Amino acid sequence: MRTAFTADQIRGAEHVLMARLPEGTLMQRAAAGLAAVCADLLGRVYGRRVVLLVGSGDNGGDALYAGERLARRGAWAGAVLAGSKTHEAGLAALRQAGGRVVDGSALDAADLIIDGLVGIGVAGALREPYARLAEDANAARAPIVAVDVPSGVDASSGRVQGAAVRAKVTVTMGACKTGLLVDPGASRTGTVELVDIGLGPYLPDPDVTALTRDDVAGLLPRPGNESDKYRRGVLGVAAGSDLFTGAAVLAVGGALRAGAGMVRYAGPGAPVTQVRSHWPEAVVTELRRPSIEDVGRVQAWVLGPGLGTGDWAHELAAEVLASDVPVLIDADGLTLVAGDRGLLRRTAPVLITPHAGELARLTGADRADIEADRLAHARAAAAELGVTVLLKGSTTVVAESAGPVRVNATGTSWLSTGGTGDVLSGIAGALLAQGLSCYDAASCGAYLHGLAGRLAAEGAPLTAADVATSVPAAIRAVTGGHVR
Ligand SMILES: NC(=O)C1=CN([C@@H]2O[C@H](COP(=O)(O)OP(=O)(O)OC[C@H]3O[C@@H](n4cnc5c(N)ncnc54)[C@H](OP(=O)(O)O)[C@@H]3O)[C@@H](O)[C@H]2O)[C@@H](O)CC1
Ligand SMILES: Nc1ncnc2c1ncn2[C@@H]1O[C@H](COP(=O)(O)OP(=O)(O)O)[C@@H](O)[C@H]1O
Ligand SMILES: [K+]
Repeated sequence: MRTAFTADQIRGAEHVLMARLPEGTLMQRAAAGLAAVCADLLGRVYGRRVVLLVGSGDNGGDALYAGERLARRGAWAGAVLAGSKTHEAGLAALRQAGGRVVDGSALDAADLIIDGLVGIGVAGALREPYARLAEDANAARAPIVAVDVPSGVDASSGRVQGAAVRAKVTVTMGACKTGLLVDPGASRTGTVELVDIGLGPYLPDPDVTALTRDDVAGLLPRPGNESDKYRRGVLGVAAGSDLFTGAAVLAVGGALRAGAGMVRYAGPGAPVTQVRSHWPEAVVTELRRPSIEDVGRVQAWVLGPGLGTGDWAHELAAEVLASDVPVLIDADGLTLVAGDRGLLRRTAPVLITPHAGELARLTGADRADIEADRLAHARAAAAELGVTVLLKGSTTVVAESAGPVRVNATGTSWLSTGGTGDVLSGIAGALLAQGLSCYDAASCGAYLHGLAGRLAAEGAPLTAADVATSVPAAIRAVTGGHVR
């Protein structure tokens, strides 16, 4: 499990650790790790030009001491001092090793730029001259190594207000920061390298986690000798309408590929014909009225993709939500719930899978605000609605009212095409039906969906149906594909 922490959590742990060590020890550990990554990136250090962007805090101190180490190995090291004050001991050390103070024009001829403008101590958008230096560094040809956090990215949320460094590598100290795992910040970090400064034993429970391949392999249900289609888990899918038939086909496809023992599809005539012809494996009930009475027993429901938002859909949603099994609500199901919150009054678990626009409709928050601070909005919605929230987008986040938020970044931007969300609801629904909690079904579902998207795309456009087809390959990639 990958873990990440807020700036306050890191500060708290550093405070305890620092009290046990001689002054300056942590910064030297940080600088040593940072210099090692820079040296690796440069290949040959001797004679290379390294420009340090130095802010007024300890982030700048890290950069200066790393510059000192590189200068001692023969690099030309020039520090651009951006702040009203500078880490004096770090600057003296740099000078003593042959480094110097330069102005921003040195960025043009740099072989490597170290971004030590601000780290976890930043407050709000970058001020001048920091903002201009961040933009000049981005425009320079040299790769940027960010110290701790790319300057301009909020370490605790991933929020970016105004200018921000776009790093090739981010060398983060002691523990990963939340903002490095969540967009828009995550898209600024490049590769994240962790430097161990001894913080581990002092860290609290993480703010955010991300499942690894092994975690997902451990959570995914596998059939055993005693399994049969009912025991493996039956998923009901209430989706599609005479106007939108594709959503039903895609949700059922995702579910069938993700290991449901059986999928029961329930809907009106047109999608019934489509689902039957695409998926002979599904057990299909044509609904003449909005009722699930004749559908048969299921262990979980997917409700909403392509369902429509009229009275018929509302009645069907009310029936599904009146059942005593977990329900995943997506797409039109979310619109129905936005118009009638009372539908959520139930005791069995609910997982909602909105994109930012759908969450905005549900909570009244502004879509742009949700996209800027995905974690806070997903958490707030989970608490307000009493449900598990899977917020879709370039970083998918899964939040409950308490405990760490799980983030997933296995996806690819090729997934931003119509219908891929329907496939995700089928995958996560199948995992719910197989007995996973909403939290695990959502986070494993997002992991598999993202990976299936990558496998389907291979650098070229994909269709939603391709994503469903690639789910077994994604599961094989995760579990090692043991034949049993
Ligand atoms: N603690 C430890 O044990 C260890 C810490 N380590 C390192 O220290 C870093 C944290 O250092 P920190 O606390 O000094 O804060 P930091 O990120 O340098 O920024 C604060 C300065 O930025 C400025 N500033 C703020 N907002 C701004 C804005 N919007 N736009 C422009 N400027 C702004 C503000 O300046 P002022 O307003 O005072 O002029 C303030 O002085 C951490 O990320 C890691 O790299 C490692 O060495 C490992 C051990
Ligand atoms: N830029 C992106 N990077 C990675 N994944 C993305 C990106 N944009 C969208 N996705 C994923 O694609 C899917 C789109 O779902 P959704 O918006 O519901 O589409 P639809 O309603 O057409 O099915 C989600 O799983 C989302 O996380
Ligand atoms: K930085």
